[in-house]
Amino acid sequence: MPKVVVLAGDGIGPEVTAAAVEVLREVAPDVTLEEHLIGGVAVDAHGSPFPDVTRDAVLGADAVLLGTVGGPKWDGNPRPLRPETGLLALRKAMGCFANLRPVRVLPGLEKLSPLKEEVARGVDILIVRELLGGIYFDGDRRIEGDTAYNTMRYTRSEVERVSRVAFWAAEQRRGRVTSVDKANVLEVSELWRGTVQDLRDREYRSVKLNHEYVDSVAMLIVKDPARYDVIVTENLFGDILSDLAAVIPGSLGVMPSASLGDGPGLFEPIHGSAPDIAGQGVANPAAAILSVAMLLRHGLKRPDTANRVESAVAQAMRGNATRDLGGTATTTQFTRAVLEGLGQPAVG
Ligand SMILES: NC(=O)C1=CN([C@@H]2O[C@H](COP(=O)(O)OP(=O)(O)OC[C@H]3O[C@@H](n4cnc5c(N)ncnc54)[C@H](O)[C@@H]3O)[C@@H](O)[C@H]2O)C=CC1
Ligand SMILES: CC(C)CC(=O)C(=O)O
Ligand SMILES: [Mg+2]
Repeated sequence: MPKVVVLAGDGIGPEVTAAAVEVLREVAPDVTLEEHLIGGVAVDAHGSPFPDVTRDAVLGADAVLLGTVGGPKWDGNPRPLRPETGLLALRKAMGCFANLRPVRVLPGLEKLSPLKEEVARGVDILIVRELLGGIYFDGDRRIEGDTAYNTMRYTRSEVERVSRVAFWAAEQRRGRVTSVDKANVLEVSELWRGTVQDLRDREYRSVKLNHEYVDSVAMLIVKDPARYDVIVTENLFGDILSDLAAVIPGSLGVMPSASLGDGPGLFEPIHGSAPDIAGQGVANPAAAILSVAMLLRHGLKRPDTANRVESAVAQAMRGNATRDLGGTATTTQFTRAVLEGLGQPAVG
C-alpha cells in the first residue's frame, strides 16, 4: 500500500489540506496517510521547523502532500527557526530539484480571469522552476552591520538536470521551451543560457528552444500568455513569475505544483499560508486538490485517477467560485462540489 505523508503546516495550510485529503481518500482509499508537522507549528511543538521525525517520515514515503508554512507569529524568529527555512530544508532533504507549476485556463473558466477573456482563453503553460539552487540556498548569506549578502550560484549540472525535465515535458506537450534568465547582466544567467542551449543541441533537437529575459517575460506572460508552452527558469525567477502567472486563471488558489527529483515527489499549492484569510473557512482549496491530482499522476502513477480529480475540480469551479474568484462558496462548499463531481462522468 502506498504511503503518503501529509504536512498541513500553518495558516490556511490545514484548511486546504483537509479538503485535499478528503478527495485523496475518496479516489485512492488504499493509500495510507501519515500526518506530521512542518513550519511554525513544528517550531512550537519541537523547536524546529523541520523536525527529525518529519524528515524520517518523508524520506520513507511514496509521496508527500504539503499545505503551506509561515505566518506573522514566526516572522520575527531567527532564520533557523523560521517556518520558511523548514520548507527549504524539506525540499533539499527530498532532493526535489524540479518544481512543475502548471498554469491552465480550462474551457468555460476564462471569465474568472481579470484579463480579457480572449487573452486568458486556452492558456496552458508549464513553468519548470529550479528548486534547490540559486539565491535561496548555500553560498555566502549573512547580515554584517549595515550590509547584507546573498549569493546566486548555479553549477552546470544543476542547470542540466532541471532543463532535462523541461525538455522531457515539452516533448509530451507542444514541443517548445522558453528559458528565462537575465543573461544581459548576470554571470549565473550566462552559464544557465549556455547550458540549456548546449543540452538542447546535443539531446533534444526536436524541441524548439528560445531564451528570454525575465523582466520582459514578466510583461509578456500577462499580455500574451498563449505564446508560452514550457518555461524553464531558476529558483527566484520561477517563484516570482509563477505567482504573477496566477493572475491568468484568476487566483493563487488554483495553482498546484509537483516537485520532482530522484526520490519521492512533493506536492503543494504554490500559494502561501494567507494569514489574512486563515481561520475563516473561505480559502480556495482548488490548488491543494489539484496538487493531489499531480500526486496521483507523478507520485503514484495513476493518471486516470488524476484526470478524474482535475475534471471534478473544473466542474466545481464552473458553479462554485470561492471568494478569491469573485464567488461566495466556502472551502467546505467547494470541496463538497468536487466530491459530488467525482461521482459524475468526466467533463472538459
Ligand atoms: N509554500 C509556502 O508554504 C509559502 C509560504 N509563504 C508564506 O506565507 C505567508 C503569507 O505570504 P503572502 O506573501 O501573503 O502570500 P500568500 O500566497 O499566502 O497570500 C497572497 C494573497 O493571496 C491570497 N491567497 C493565497 N492563497 C489563497 C487561497 N488558497 N485561497 C484564497 N486566497 C488565497 C491571500 O489571501 C493573500 O491575499 C508568509 O509567511 C510567507 O512566507 C509564502 C509563499 C509560499
Ligand atoms: C520558501 C517559500 C516561502 C518560497 C515560495 O514562495 C515558494 O516556494 O513559492
Ligand atoms: Mg512563492
